[in-house]
Amino acid sequence: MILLPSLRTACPRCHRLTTRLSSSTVYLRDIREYSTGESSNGEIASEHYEQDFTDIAGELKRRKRKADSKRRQYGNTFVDHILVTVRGGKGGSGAAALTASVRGPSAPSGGNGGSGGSVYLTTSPSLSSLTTLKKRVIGGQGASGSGSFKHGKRGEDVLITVPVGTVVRELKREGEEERTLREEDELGLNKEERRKRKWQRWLITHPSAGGEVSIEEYQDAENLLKKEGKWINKTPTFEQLSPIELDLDKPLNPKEPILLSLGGQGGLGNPFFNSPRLASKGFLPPTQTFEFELKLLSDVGLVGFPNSGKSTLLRSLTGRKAEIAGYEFTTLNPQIGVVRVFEDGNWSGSLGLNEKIEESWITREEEELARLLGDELPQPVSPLHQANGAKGKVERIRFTLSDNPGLLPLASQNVGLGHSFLRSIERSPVLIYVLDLTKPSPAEDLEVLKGELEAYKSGLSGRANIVVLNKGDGVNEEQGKFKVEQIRQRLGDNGDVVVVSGKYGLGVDRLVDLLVGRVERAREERKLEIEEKEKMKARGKRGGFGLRL
Ligand SMILES: Nc1nc2c(ncn2[C@@H]2O[C@H](COP(=O)(O)OP(=O)(O)OP(=O)(O)O)[C@@H](O)[C@H]2O)c(=O)[nH]1
Ligand SMILES: [Mg+2]
Repeated sequence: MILLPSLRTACPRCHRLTTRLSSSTVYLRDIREYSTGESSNGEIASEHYEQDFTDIAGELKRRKRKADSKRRQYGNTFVDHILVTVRGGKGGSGAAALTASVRGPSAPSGGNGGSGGSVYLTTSPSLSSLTTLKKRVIGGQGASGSGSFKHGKRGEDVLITVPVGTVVRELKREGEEERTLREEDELGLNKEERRKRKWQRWLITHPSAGGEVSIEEYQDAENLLKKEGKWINKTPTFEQLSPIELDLDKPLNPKEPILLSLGGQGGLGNPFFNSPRLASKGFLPPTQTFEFELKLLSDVGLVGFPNSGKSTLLRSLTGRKAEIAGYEFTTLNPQIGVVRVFEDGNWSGSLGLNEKIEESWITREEEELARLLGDELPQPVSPLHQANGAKGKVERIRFTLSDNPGLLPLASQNVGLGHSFLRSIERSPVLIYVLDLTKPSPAEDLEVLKGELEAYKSGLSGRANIVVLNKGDGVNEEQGKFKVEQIRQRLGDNGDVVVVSGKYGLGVDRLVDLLVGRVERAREERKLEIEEKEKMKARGKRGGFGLRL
């Protein structure tokens, strides 16, 4: 079965053999056409295939190798949980410079250090993984001040971009001061030594300044810094300043990112201390450890075994170019597409006549081959958004649909892409099972999927009450009816069964109708839930409830 699309790929003309869909299976018809060498337009001679067949076999092997290596290479790239160390940039030091004067003694002229860059957080709708996140994010360091009152440049701000649906928790915060104090405790230093070390940490002396800086001078400088609020003794701990906890369940305004770590203040030049030889160092902000956890958000989540056609369905429904191929775990990252439904019943992903969803690598190979053979390029599948001339229509509802990596038995125990997958579907209020109708027993597959969802989180399987039987074009009527009946019996009144062919866009109209109903209901329930919570909060504030009890 898998061979066939590849054979068609190898000959760019062959794929046009399958133009119309009848009730019999497409695969069977293709195979017949292939084996007899007949075609609807009679253009292709059987010789042509035979000639190329050995190459095709080689080609298939090559592709399998490529696919395997892709899986090995990218198998773990979907990141939905990561610990990141964040620190604002260190402030630049102030300068202890002197300007020679003809009339009197040299005057202090050191510029201030630039402040360090801060680390901000924002969301991006185009991201669906935390893969791009670095484990260590440090704001740019401020430049030091220099002579002739030249102030140092400010350090660059750094922006961390995460997908919508990311939960951020601050786990640890430690400032340099705490670290040194701890070290000093361990070293058992006396008071005098500690005082000296403290000043050395905070202040710098002009290299040419003769003699030791006196204790009084240091003390005056410390007092001055304290007076200006520039002496930060300790980093506020979790107790003093509660840890950052964010649930980015809505996109953030790109112009208003969230501050995670403020850059350090720049040091002050010697004019501030009115001293020829003392300036202050820039502040080193505390180091924070954040946990980032991604829980993707979409109205509808597709749940199914690998290869059941989830990505094809996503493309068919939303037009999003998800990767599709005839092997398992093609999709390694969850992907989100948008379905726009219009007042006239049409929706944005509707396929045009005679259109079908191509496997992405096949499309690519076809183009490559056609180019090599000097042929006309095959017509690309027209952008689905335009297929039905969505322009000028009144939109009724818009919802998001997420395609997820395939679920395997034991996923709830983190096998396959296990928890990554389950974490991302957890938040979709509507879940649909996608089953492959060409498989021997879709009804049993459904039970396994349900079991896995339930094992991961009790009650989750109940959220999925639409069963999509995909690849309806791949079975004959008798088999199809039998399998559908089996599923209907198991499901009883607890859901709807829809037979579709994602690839050919058949039956998806009914699916969209059902989804619209479910999404509207889920949104209504959510609204009521929020209203109820608000009411409870208001009651709590007035004290009515609590006091009477
Ligand atoms: N005949 C037929 N083939 C289909 C249909 N839908 C998908 N396919 C084929 O099934 C294979 C798998 O499709 P995908 O959409 O990549 O499946 P998936 O569930 O996303 O797979 P994973 O990403 O591995 O979990 C591809 O070869 C598709 O062309 C369909 O309706 N009919
Ligand atoms: Mg997929």
